[in-house]
Amino acid sequence: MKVLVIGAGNMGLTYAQAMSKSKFLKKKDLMILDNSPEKLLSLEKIEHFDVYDQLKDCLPKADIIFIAVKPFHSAELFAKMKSMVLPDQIIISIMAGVTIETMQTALGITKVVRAMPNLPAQVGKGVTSFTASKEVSRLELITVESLLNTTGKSLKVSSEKYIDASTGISGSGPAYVFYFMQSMMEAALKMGFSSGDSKVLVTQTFDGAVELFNQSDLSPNTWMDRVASKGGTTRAALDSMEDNNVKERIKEAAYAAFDRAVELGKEK
Ligand SMILES: NC(=O)C1=CN([C@@H]2O[C@H](COP(=O)(O)OP(=O)(O)OC[C@H]3O[C@@H](n4cnc5c(N)ncnc54)[C@H](OP(=O)(O)O)[C@@H]3O)[C@@H](O)[C@H]2O)C=CC1
Ligand SMILES: O=C(O)[C@@H]1CCC=N1
Repeated sequence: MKVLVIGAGNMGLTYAQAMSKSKFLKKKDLMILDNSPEKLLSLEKIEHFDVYDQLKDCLPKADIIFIAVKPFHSAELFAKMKSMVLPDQIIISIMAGVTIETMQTALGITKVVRAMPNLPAQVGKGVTSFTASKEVSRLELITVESLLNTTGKSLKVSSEKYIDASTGISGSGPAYVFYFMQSMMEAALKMGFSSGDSKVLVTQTFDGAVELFNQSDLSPNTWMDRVASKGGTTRAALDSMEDNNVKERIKEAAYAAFDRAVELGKEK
């Protein structure tokens, strides 16, 4: 089985590296294509995959084509691919918003998987939701799932609505966590800690809280109660967040990403 990754950016390169090191692909079964000369130069130094700058040299050889370019580059890419794609090739797209129907129409093929990963894939801790057109067989979907799992966990969802929804939760989600971390680090700096000490205090707090959560069956609400003593400091902080409707604002933010994913799918 040969896999071609198109777009060697944050996500494409992450997936290419994870797949090439997995037991599913033999060395050199992975091809990667990008159009930036600097990126191609740095890719040449990685020996796990063959590097290309021309679609015609790699696309016909691929069984699975993994598309990881920005959504606004998709139309131009599809136009170049259309005359070269073969009916049995499987497309896996991680592009936010771009629908299965759009890809089927633009490429003139039927087997399309839409997936939404996230950046922790870079450290093997990603989560990728995915769904497929009906033409992708069960066996093919098992292969796809194995490839997606090389970067962490995957979640098969029943329709594309949930791909857009998971974009608002897990796809964009790491940025919400970083926003929270940045805010806490800024507060620590303001209180007089050095940036190094702020980083230790905040990262260890996140790490420890997630570990506690993962090792129990308790809800976040229950854990909040365990931290907060009656009339104590945590309650003062949580009350301040509640007074400012922070929870509602976070939900609104997740919906803004969800809505934007749907919107991206309608843009030409
Ligand atoms: N970053 C994230 O956290 C996540 C991103 N995604 C999705 O992943 C996709 C990629 O995002 P990301 O990796 O951040 O983007 P990047 O910009 O880092 O990577 C995209 C790469 O594709 C290259 N490219 C553009 N057009 C072509 C083409 N026609 N042929 C070959 N290569 C091309 C770009 O080159 P150049 O720079 O020269 O344009 C760039 O190197 C997006 O669609 C995004 O929606 C999904 C989940 C999470
Ligand atoms: O911001 C974006 O559009 C992409 C999709 C999810 C994460 N990054």
